[in-house]
Amino acid sequence: MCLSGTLEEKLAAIAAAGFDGFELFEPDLVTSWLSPADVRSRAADLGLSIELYQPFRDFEQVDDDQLRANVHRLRRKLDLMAELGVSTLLMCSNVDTAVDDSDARAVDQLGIAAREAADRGISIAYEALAWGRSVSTVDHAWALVRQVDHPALGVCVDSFHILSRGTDPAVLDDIPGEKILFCQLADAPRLQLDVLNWSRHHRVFPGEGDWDLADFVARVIAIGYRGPLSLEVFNDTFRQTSPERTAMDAYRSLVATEGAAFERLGSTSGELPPDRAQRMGFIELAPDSDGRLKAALDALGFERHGAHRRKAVDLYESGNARLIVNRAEAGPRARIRALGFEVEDVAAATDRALALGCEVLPRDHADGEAILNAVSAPNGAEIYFAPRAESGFDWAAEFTLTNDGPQVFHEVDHVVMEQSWQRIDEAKLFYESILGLSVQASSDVPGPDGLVRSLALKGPGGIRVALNVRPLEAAGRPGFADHIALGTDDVLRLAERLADSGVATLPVPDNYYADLDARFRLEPERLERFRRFGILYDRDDSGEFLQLFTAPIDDVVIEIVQRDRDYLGYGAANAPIRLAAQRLLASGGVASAA
Ligand SMILES: O=C(O)c1ccc(O)c(O)c1
Ligand SMILES: [Mg+2]
Repeated sequence: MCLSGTLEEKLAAIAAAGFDGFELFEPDLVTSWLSPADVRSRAADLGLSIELYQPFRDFEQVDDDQLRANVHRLRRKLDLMAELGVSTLLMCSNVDTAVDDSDARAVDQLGIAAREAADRGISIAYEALAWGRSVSTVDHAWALVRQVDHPALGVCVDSFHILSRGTDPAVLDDIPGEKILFCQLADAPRLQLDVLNWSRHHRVFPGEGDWDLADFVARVIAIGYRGPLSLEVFNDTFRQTSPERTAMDAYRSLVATEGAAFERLGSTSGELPPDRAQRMGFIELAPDSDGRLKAALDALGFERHGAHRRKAVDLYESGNARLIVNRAEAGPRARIRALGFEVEDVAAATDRALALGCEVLPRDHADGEAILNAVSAPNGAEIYFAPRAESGFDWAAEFTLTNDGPQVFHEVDHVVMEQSWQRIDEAKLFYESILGLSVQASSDVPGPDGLVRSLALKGPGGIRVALNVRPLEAAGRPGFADHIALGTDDVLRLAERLADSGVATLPVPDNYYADLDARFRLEPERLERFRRFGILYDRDDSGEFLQLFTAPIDDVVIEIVQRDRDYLGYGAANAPIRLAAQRLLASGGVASAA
């Protein structure tokens, strides 16, 4: 149920992503024209084992009439499982037909089920659904299983049902590993929602939500569980998007989680540890070739620049900020084309990305040039692993710099890229698992076309990447842009330079400055200078923040930021102003009430 498609399509996607096996979800079989024997051979042909059949519902704690019907239903399903060659059945705790809460009745009836299953060489994994009528916790399920004391009956542990109830996963320490017959993993965002709807619509793959699934897996392994780790993710988006893509996302999640769990257990048999990206090595743009970007970069003081010895790309440098302008691959929608992340070890970072299901993109490389590898981010941007500039393998040496001017910027402060709503969970996992970034903040920015969800990620070396999800109705509408934020000590001076050289900046309404004055009581002269140049301002206990945006150059905005003291944010309060201004420019409006 993690995937969209028919049973055949799901199996193909699961196999292509690299999984060993799958849980067969009854509705997928019932709606399929494949016979059980067909499913069995199809799975075998794809190299997949059917690890579990599920769900078997509402068996226990019922009255005698219902029990007779349930035993009949169970026998049929056990026969079916024999045809399929599946040896574990998932039994969910009763959510519907239980007539009382008595453990005695549950133990009695689970014993009947265990003996029926054992007769056919099948085991039952009993799972407490968080919304179960009387059995809703894993410790309760385990207490019943222990009393039944039958080798064909154990528990299924599902991280969702345990963590959604706020239960300390340490409860697992009381269950012997061999009595856990199956382990299902799901992460979820923290929501204030009833558990059933939370579970059926909002699960995500481990690493994409708010829980610590690596800890959960480490615990399950520590108590001796050696069965499959299976992803059971009910999610409205995954159920309607490409199954191949979702399966790859799922595979990455499982490998990353397993690797992190092994790390916690002090074992090196997991995946390579993340090569945490240290610094933004470069940003590559492929603008339309009308020279506007070059004019803006010149005005901004990127006076140190030059061409690549062999390729149609230019490098613009200022301090640690390096921009590459690709003259060969200009496109109509010229967004951020590539980001280069400096890593300790390019080969190790590449191996890890490969293990996590990425493909290394083909790249034009000549002898004697630095080795960089690239993979594709969920929004299509190319993500390069680059050697550190100090490493002696600096790719920038391949450029012939023709100018050596003053250094206005110290670094790339952050980048903001657009991300489709369908892939925002995948994107979070991508940046966390491949580059070692972690979520700093998530917010909703009100804009003229709806709320823009913004997810800010941060790396240990100070790299900041924010992803903006464009509102649905705004799809295909102009007024959105990626942005590149450059850090400087003096926004005002740059504002003057931009104004002198005629580079357009984003218009800012006067109402904004009246509001700033009300909120911050700025010195009138300072406020007036902000207003004159369209500078945005924010302040909190840790410091001050000044921002200035160019008008979009193709689909990229250059932002100039000045952080004073320890201000850590991105001027979130100013983001609606930027959205409104971009919309105004995109619709050809002029920034005046007259
Ligand atoms: O939502 C459900 O009904 C359901 C079914 C089977 C499971 O393993 C589960 O965790 C939930
Ligand atoms: Mg489950």
